[in-house]
Amino acid sequence: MAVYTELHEEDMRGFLSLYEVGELRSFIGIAEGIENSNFLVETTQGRFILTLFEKRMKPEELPWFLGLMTHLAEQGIACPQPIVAKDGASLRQLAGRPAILVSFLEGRSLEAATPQACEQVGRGLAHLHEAGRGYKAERANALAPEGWVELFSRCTDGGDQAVAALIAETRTALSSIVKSWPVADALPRGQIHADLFMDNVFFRDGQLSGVIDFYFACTDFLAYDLAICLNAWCFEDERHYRQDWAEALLRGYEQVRPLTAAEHKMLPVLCQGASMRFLLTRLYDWVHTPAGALVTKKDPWAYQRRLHHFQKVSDV
Ligand SMILES: Nc1ncnc2c1ncn2[C@@H]1O[C@H](COP(=O)(O)OP(=O)(O)O)[C@@H](O)[C@H]1O
Ligand SMILES: N[C@@H](CCOP(=O)(O)O)C(=O)O
Repeated sequence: MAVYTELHEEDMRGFLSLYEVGELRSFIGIAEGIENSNFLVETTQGRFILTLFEKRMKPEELPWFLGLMTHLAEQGIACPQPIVAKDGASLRQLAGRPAILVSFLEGRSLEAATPQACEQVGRGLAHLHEAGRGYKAERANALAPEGWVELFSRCTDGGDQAVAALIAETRTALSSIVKSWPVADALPRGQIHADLFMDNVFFRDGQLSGVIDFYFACTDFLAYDLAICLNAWCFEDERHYRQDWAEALLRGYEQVRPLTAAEHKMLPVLCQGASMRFLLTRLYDWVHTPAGALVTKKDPWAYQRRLHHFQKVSDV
């Protein structure tokens, strides 16, 4: 569930009257997602998504995200395009929160990966990286090694033995990954999505039809984004690494942007870093989300298992 803020019809009508999007027909809160409140809005001109940004987002960073999505959409990437209101602004306030209206993307996310889907995701990711080249403003990755260390320092076991064991092992692994992490200019950098999980990619008639949820996007190693996808897409049943899916993902990516030798060499470390990043945010939420909260906590051990896999390999 993720509708943290309720909206009344008159609020919605008032908000939509600022845009040239027709008259409200209906709106409904969207249960999926965990960060912000999203509403599917239907007007006489079509469907839109209204997002209210909740507390995790820093309002001063929103223009960077909106600028990136606008830029990518202009470059032909199927991503939500912020709708500009009559006064020329796309970012406004609604119900006391920053709010935007974006274009609706057709399609649905998959229940399970396939090699064909992985190849398309790889290709789509490389297109996104290429399209991002023209967007020059940078946003540092808050969930890079420095951020991981800081996040880890705030994870406590609360007397739970399983969590204590996870924390102990993570401490050692984190220190090793941080030591091996490439320096800033070692690999090609650019705008990355940084959360291209299955729920953020839509397919329609077997074809990738859209990419959503750019609110972890940032400027970092391009190959790190690929490492995130290898983690998110290439473990069957959350457990078994599928080499054939990984090969398909890499093949799709390299059809558009071949990796450099340095990127190939660093992929295992980048994959360990990606496992660590999701292990840590999940662990943090695991220990800090109050019992009875409406959000479903995601399993950090699923990323410990992925980390174990990438610690053992010399090539992905
Ligand atoms: N532009 C869009 N087009 C169609 N559906 C969307 C769009 N943006 C969001 N959604 C729907 O809203 C859900 C939650 O969006 P998401 O961006 O993942 O939220 P959160 O940032 O809170 O995790 C998605 O799973 C999808 O169903
Ligand atoms: N992909 C992350 C969680 C982020 O959730 P999203 O709904 O914003 O995609 C994870 O799986 O840990």
